[in-house]
Amino acid sequence: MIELSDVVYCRVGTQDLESAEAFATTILGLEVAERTKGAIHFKSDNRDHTLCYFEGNPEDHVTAFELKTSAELQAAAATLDALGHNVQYGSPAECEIRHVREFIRFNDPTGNVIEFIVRPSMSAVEYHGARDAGITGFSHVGFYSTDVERDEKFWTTVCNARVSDRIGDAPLMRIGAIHHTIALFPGNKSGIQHINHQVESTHDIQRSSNLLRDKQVPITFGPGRHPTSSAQFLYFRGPDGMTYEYSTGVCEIHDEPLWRDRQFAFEPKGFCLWGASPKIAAFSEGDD
Ligand SMILES: CC(C)c1ccc(C(=O)O)c(O)c1O
Ligand SMILES: [Fe+2]
Repeated sequence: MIELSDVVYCRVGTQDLESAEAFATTILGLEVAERTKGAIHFKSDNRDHTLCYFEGNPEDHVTAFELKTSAELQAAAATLDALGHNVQYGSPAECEIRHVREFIRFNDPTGNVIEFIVRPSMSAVEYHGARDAGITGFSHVGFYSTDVERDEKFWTTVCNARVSDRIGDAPLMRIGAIHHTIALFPGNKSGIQHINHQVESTHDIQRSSNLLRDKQVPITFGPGRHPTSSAQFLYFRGPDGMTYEYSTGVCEIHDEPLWRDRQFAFEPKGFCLWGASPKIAAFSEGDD
């Protein structure tokens, strides 16, 4: 079993790095951690970085998860290799760019590009967002899945993810106590469906809702409250159609192994306790 300890960063391609930087800083509220040729790294918490926009195809998305030791990384590589995943080791130059000691890259069964990394750098400097969005950190990622049952099996039997809840057949999976770190959404492609940052309070959700509306950033869902994690949320559209989510108050699950995953309806009431309807194709067919 491959033990993932946390999600670490997303890397997202863009053909317009300048606009991506403007969005990440002035709208989303991240801080520039580092600018290199053709890429910008952003901080959202005490880690070196949790998001990177790089010059490239906007459909190129990478998500990294941390493993505890180099020995676990070697064992994970062997397991994935035996299962037929094409595993590549990151070169020293690629490790340096990512600020990690070592990593492997492979595709999940849908084709999502995944990196397993060890020893990500922490930042010696506290995060100060370019605007006060109240961000406390990068928290979870939603992946498109061409077969959610198959991919749930991958994340829960090859890796240590556990299903906390399902909305329709879409699982919300935890790798620690936080209700979910990985969500899967039925779709006919691979890629990141949404990137979540936690914010401090309701106050931040409401303030951002007004700010985004004033700046004409499309709000695609919320403010609302998830019946699943009980978090209050706000979804909005970023560069190249990427969905970003702020949420606050996500519950934790501490009664392992007694917790039983719950079933919620794949319809607006399964997504929001307050009656908001998503304008996001992955959550409501053809509405985006
Ligand atoms: C709307 C998506 C499917 C979703 C649903 C529930 C939660 C949660 O319980 O926090 C999410 O974070 C989501 O992104
Ligand atoms: Fe989410």
